[in-house]
Amino acid sequence: MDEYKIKHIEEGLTQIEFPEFDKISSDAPVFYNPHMEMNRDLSILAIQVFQKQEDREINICDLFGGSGIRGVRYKNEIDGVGEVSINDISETANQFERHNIELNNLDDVEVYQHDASMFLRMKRGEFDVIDIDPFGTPSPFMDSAGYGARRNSLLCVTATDTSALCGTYQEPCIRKYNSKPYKSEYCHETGIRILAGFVALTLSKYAKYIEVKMSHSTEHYMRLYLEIKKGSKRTDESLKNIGYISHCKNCLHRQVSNGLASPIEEICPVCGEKLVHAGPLWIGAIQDADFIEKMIDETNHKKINTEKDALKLMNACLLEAGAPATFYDVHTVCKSLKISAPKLDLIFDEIKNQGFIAIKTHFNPLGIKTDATIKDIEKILISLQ
Ligand SMILES: C[S@@+](CC[C@H](N)C(=O)[O-])C[C@H]1O[C@@H](n2cnc3c(N)ncnc32)[C@H](O)[C@@H]1O
Ligand SMILES: [Zn+2]
Repeated sequence: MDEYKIKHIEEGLTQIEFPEFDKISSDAPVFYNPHMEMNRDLSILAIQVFQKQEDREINICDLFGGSGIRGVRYKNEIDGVGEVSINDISETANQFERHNIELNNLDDVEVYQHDASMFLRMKRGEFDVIDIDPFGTPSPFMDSAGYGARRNSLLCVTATDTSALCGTYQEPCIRKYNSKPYKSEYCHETGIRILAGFVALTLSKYAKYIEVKMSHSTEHYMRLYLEIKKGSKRTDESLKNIGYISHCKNCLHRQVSNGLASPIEEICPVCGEKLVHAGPLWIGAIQDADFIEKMIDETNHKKINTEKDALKLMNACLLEAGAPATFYDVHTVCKSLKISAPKLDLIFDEIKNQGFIAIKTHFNPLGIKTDATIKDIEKILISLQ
């Protein structure tokens, strides 16, 4: 460790040290990304809510430790945590993980050096919380997570390969998530749904199913908080949440269909053009109001440096709970109508005046989640000119 110039940072109540680097990259001797602080802060809130809900001591696995910042913060800042296991394939990362455990005077935090999948298989059923925060895609580790996750546990999953999930190119998404993406104005939501669908389908072979507690797409990453339950009947039932989103490039109509192999309409019912399909993906709930409300409440008991942004995001996700899948982007619809965009507040008011739901979305500041059809939205936008 002496060969490195050391950088010292503080997140929440925790001190962390790692080798200084010029550029955030997987080439750094030990990886640390300051832009992920809110991700770590939200994880602390989510795991604390889960711990209180379970009302027992929980064991946590930080599967891709890096500097150990997650595992160390989880032990240091979450109540009711028993043992924390920090794993990383890199020996240098392990050295700094041990150093950071000591720096924060923590007991019951163990460091391991294994491939992530091997580790989950060796430690099957031992963790109440598994945090998967890899470089890029979590896809290669998901099968072992399905094998290793215990009943009534929390699975936290980060994906930074957003261009694959959003469908910038189709092949990487098909290859990694066995799902066809579609690049639309709501592709970040489709991406979250592809990721959740992939986890659900992967876990189903172990008769495990997911409940999505919170999900978000922020900057360069997507993050899911999933409760894992077990039971073959319930898993079969839960797979009814797998389906497709079909989109019309011509008129912007979109529709959701459920079932893996059910027939999907090929022709747009609004304009008669051919529909494009994204999926299989998760068409069930992607936010849980009760869980998110508790996360928001938990901010009163934690020291969270990113509190302002975290609260803004959690409140936006809270509003989205129960909202329809996908959203209209005001600028995209106005562009297709060749009109200028009315004020956003006026549009929301008018949609609600007409008896429809109108909900903002964290995915896009100009997005409207609504049960109104594209034709209803167009009429409203034209009436506001
Ligand atoms: C994105 S970093 C983790 C960042 C950390 N969780 C944080 O919040 O700062 C990914 C880490 O995974 C480790 N890693 C890469 N491949 C691995 C594998 N197959 N098994 C276990 N660890 C791996 C890398 O050494 C790196 O430290
Ligand atoms: Zn159409």
